[in-house]
Amino acid sequence: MAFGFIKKVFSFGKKQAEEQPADTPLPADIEALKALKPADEAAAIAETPSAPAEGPAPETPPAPPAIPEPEPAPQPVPPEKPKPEPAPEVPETEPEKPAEQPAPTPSPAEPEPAPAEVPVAPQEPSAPDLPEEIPSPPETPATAPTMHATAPEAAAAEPESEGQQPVADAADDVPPAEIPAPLRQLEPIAAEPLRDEIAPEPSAVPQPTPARAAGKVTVSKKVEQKAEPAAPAPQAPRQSWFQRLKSGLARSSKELGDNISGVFTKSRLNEDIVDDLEEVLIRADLGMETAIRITDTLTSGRYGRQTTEADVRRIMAEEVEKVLAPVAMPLELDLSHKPHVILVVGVNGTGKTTTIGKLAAKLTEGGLSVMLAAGDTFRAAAIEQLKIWGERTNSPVVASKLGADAAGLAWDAYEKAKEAGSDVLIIDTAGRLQNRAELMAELEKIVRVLGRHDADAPHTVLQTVDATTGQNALNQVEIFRNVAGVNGLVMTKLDGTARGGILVAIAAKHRLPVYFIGVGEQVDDLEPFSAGDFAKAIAGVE
Ligand SMILES: Nc1nc2c(ncn2[C@@H]2O[C@H](COP(=O)(O)OP(=O)(O)OP(=O)(O)O)[C@@H](O)[C@H]2O)c(=O)[nH]1
Repeated sequence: MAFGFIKKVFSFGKKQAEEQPADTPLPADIEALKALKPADEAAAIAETPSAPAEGPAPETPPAPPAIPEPEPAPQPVPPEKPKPEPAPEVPETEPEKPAEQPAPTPSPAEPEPAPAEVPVAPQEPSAPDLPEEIPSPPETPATAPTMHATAPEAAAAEPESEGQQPVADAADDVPPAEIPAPLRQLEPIAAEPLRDEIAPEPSAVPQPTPARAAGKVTVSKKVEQKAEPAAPAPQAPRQSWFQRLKSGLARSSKELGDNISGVFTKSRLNEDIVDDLEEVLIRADLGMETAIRITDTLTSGRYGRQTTEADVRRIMAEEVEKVLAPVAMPLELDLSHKPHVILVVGVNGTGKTTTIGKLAAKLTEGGLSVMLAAGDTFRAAAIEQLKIWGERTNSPVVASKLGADAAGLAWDAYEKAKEAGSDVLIIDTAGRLQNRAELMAELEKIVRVLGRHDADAPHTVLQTVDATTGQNALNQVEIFRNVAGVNGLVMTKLDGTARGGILVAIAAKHRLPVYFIGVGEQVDDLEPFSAGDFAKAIAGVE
């Protein structure tokens, strides 16, 4: 027992073996996430002129909304009133509400760059009872009270926006409900990008509209189910993480199996077969070294004998496990450093932010205080995404403006974490391709700056590697390791159509610890890496 300097080490090793059928992580307002995401995406795009030039974000850019051009408006309402009929349903309230104003999308908090609104295509260009009505061009008289949600306060503050006219005219001339406000929010593009960004929790996933039951429907704007909605289908129990890993690796494993069977048709083991097998293993991304290990083991004492596909799979599982076992380590945090700094790096979209959220959940559940830093100052969506993870995990988030200097943010975040007495500071970084020299230099700077606070910081540099990537992942690790001093890996997306062989090649070449694997988008889909499980899954043996 030493006095004075006590080095506390926390390990996050294997969890209990059993799996919960359903994930009920920390409560989260996923719906809020969904609502946020696309707007932020859009904002990011609209507002990034000064952001550091970088490779395209992995997300699909929001589809450019089709803006109804100020074309010859067939029915532009003139100031005179050749009015054939009174507008039947115009409520009289707030007749002077000015027309649309370019409402900034409400920014959630923080000194975020006000997300610029994105003009969006009117939802339903034609109104049911005014066939020739056309989405109002800028000169169209102002929107009427029943219109889409223009921010009323903002409107009051700015009564005379350009291109607007007093509503009095409009109320006379145009049934207001037919004028699509040009500043509709962009809900139509909400769902997809968000799903890519943040894992919805199971309960929050909006269910598809149930098929119409046989009961009554209401027909107004659209047909709506009257009552007795069909009971929601019971949710299928969630697969265990190992099942997800196995099905993620099923493609690799099947391809391997098929190819191995192809090699071992009838003949007994001979040199040609061994060469072919080696090629099959290399094509599965396992790497030359491991392929040779496997074939060497397979051939020892077996030449001239019948060998089955099952033999090959078994030997493969054994050899892969031998390669992976030394790198399957639990993450250890040295809490004599307060905060212990974890810097998370990697190529765009490899799962950095998601992994940070999952990791923060593990740490906070384990009683550690965690602070998060939104060092991906390039994408507004990434900042928001991290804030949401912060809420979910009760971890304060240090963030700055879009386009701010990431190293400066890291510096500030360290100070804040120190002040707050946080055990762990996890810093997100912008995704970058390893061949973008200027961005890699920025990463280097973040590391340098942290080192001025604490010579050993960042204490852990985690790189996320996307398991669906092939050989390029080897190169990614090589470069991030050199630039940022990566000292541990997390392989993400092993639940997808993963090409897990590359992890074996990375382990053989770099011998970096693999702390966790990502097997889903939800908060507890981060599993300690087990060499044996992985080897069995990829070799397709039980
Ligand atoms: N299926 C699956 N999806 C994952 C996993 N980890 C992350 N994702 C998804 O991958 C996408 C990208 O994840 P992010 O965490 O935003 O990746 P990032 O590296 O922070 O992205 P950038 O900020 O653009 O560099 C999101 O849709 C995540 O939900 C995983 O283990 N499994």
